[in-house]
Amino acid sequence: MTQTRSEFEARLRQIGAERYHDLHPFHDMLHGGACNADQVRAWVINRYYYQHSIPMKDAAFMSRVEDPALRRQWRSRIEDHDGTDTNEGGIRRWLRLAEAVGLDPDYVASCRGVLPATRFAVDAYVRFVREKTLLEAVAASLTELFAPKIHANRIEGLLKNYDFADDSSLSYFKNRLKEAPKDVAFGLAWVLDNADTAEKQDAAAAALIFKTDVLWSQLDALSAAYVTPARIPPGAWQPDQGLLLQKAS
Ligand SMILES: O=C(O)c1cc(C(=O)O)c2c(n1)C(=O)C(=O)c1cc(C(=O)O)[nH]c1-2
Repeated sequence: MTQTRSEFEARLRQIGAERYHDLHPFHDMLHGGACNADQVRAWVINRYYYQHSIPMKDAAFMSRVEDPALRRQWRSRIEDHDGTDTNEGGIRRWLRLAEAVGLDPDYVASCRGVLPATRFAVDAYVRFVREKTLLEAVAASLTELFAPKIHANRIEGLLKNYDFADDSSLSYFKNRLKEAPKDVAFGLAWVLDNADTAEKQDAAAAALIFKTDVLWSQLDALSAAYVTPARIPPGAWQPDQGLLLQKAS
């Protein structure tokens, strides 16, 4: 049976409450100050792959949209990450974080050393958005409903627990707190408007679950590789690689 708008919204929010990656133990370690420098670096390197793929995901989405009003609404997402003449953009801000934790930003931007499972998960998200319905693609982006809380916790936890954390290195997260609300408000309203049958509601809920899996599996991969007993897969970042110090010498 088709759920009412508010029932369906509650169903989507429940998915976040049960499955969002703020519940992953790696985030407790990271925000609580229990990560060593190499674990923070591994997180920065792997998460960069997500950041660099998000604008490609959004471009893939826009390439399929026929309604100019929807494209106009969506394109600021690409600008938020890639930047504009007046805004350096999220990708540059992320690379500032990389430098602050002692990584060579060129190494991070090369995406060498990204874990295979990170690539598989993130590429699956881009492919999902390219191939599924527009409704499923927008629904998948709704994990961002739950992101402001984790960004605020992260800013607080990193500032408290790590020397590298300051206004400059954490500017990525501060900016997302400003940028994300407009995206999620629009995305949520669009999904609630367009999921007007039980089948579409089920598909949108499944898309959101898929996306929580994309996020969760990245942290599983990170934990398996870099938290004791660490098993770094062949070809992935080794803690003596890609450091700023090496670049200087
Ligand atoms: O730090 C996080 O936990 C987190 C999660 C998510 C998310 O829920 O997908 C995004 C972001 N950050 C983020 O910064 C971001 O720009 C973003 C875009 C999207 C998306 O699916 O379009 N998710 C996220």
